[in-house]
Amino acid sequence: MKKYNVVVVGGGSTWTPGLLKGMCTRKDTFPINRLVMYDIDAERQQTIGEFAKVLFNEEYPELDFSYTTDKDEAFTEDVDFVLCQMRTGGYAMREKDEKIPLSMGLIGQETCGPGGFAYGMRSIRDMVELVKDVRAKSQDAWILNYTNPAAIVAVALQEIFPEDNRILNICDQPENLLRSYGKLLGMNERDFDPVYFGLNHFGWFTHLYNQEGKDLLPELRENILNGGFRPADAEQRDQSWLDTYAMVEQMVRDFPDYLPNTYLQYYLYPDKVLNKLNPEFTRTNEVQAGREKRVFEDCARVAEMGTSKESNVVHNDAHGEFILIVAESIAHNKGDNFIVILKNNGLVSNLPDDAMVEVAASITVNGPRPYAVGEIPTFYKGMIEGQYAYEKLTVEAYLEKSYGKALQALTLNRTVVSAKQAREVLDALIEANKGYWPELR
Ligand SMILES: NC(=O)c1ccc[n+]([C@@H]2O[C@H](COP(=O)([O-])OP(=O)(O)OC[C@H]3O[C@@H](n4cnc5c(N)ncnc54)[C@H](O)[C@@H]3O)[C@@H](O)[C@H]2O)c1
Ligand SMILES: O=P(O)(O)OC[C@H]1O[C@H](O[C@H]2[C@H](O)[C@@H](O)[C@@H](O)O[C@@H]2CO)[C@H](O)[C@@H](O)[C@@H]1O
Ligand SMILES: [Mn+2]
Repeated sequence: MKKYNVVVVGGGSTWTPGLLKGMCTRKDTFPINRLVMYDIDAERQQTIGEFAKVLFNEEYPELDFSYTTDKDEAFTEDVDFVLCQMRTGGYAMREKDEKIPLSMGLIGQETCGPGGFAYGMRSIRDMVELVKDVRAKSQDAWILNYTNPAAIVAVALQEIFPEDNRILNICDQPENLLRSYGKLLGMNERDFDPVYFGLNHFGWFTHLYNQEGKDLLPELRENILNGGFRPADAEQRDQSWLDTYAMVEQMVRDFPDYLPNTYLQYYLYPDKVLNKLNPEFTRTNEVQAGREKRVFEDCARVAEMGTSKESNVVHNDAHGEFILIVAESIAHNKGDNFIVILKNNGLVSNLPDDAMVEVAASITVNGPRPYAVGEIPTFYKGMIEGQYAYEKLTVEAYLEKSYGKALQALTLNRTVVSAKQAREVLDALIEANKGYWPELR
């Protein structure tokens, strides 16, 4: 079986240990020849890189592994897959994305509302540079991207590299929802044949067929309405994620047609969610005190002890597993079905062709072959059109360095609405993002 050359961009990510562990688990089905981790933060990456050396020594000794901050070392002509999970500005900037809007009574969240806007304006620059760096050496390498906000990144990359059909933006949240549905129904997530439509972090399941073709969504809806909703991996989730999943019951009660992505809570109930968010201790602070601390402490301990056998660094591995099974489906032309982000082109027939929609697709050696969704009802169409206009204007604001378009984008966002508040939050975010954003005029 062919062995693949893989680069992980954002080697210092909190999700990297889970991804590396997933590579060990899948070495028979997705064998890797050379793995290079690349990051711009040498110190952060070193801790995880040294953990990786111990892990691979024990579980994947044949793997040629290294880590670097030198892009010429990382991106070479023989790379097959670039797995990307970078965070421009790190947690320091994520904290500002959350706290600045919250200080003004607006939703402060990583990928939604003004926080997502700010993060998008930062990510575009680095993601465009990444694609150029990879393509300078290889036209064939697959770029599988997790970098958030994936919705904005996908629109920007489609706009800037329209002919590049080896960039695939993905999100593990639909996969996590499938796992959670599976737990409720006593099924494996792979045994669902899902129908899903929307934008990234802004979509709905319309059907969940089992292997016999029966739609299990009605049963699941009753289950959620009667017993609430929890993530499949509830025992390892922070309270804020449990609260988020619990909101699905409310969404299903109000809008029973379909099963919503958890992120819709920020757009459908901004007032209610706002009341639960603590402007002094946001999700960033929770991650820093939890996942980030645990991962970096545990990786350092593994490197010191020289064994990974006692390590519990990998908690939830949906993130790491999902990107690998997508890569495997491409590598071996398996045609497995996953929910991914791609250009609409009529898939949802009453949405714009150029929208970057999230839908189910068969993933082949030539990339996704999506399944058509058809026409969607007015409520969902209206929601998505507003959000897509926001995404498009965000990318245009970046490319044209336009203050006016940035203001339009934020005004259209359902978590903002007031043009006065949009201007206030935009001005504060411009100040906070100096050096990261283009100068808006
Ligand atoms: N699409 C999804 O569903 C999904 C799921 C989980 C996480 N994510 C995303 O994955 C990324 C990582 O998340 P995290 O919480 O582990 O963040 P993190 O800050 O722990 O890790 C990100 C790493 O990227 C590095 N980095 C920043 N800019 C870079 C650049 N230009 N080139 C290379 N490396 C760079 C940082 O130094 C850091 O080590 C974020 O973008 C996050 O939003 C996406
Ligand atoms: O607040 P964070 O940093 O914990 O998470 C933000 C990300 O949330 C989603 O990712 C899930 C992921 O789907 C799942 O595998 C699991 O491990 O938990 C994550 C949340 O903790 C979302 O899809 C990402 O886009 C976010 O970046
Ligand atoms: Mn996501």
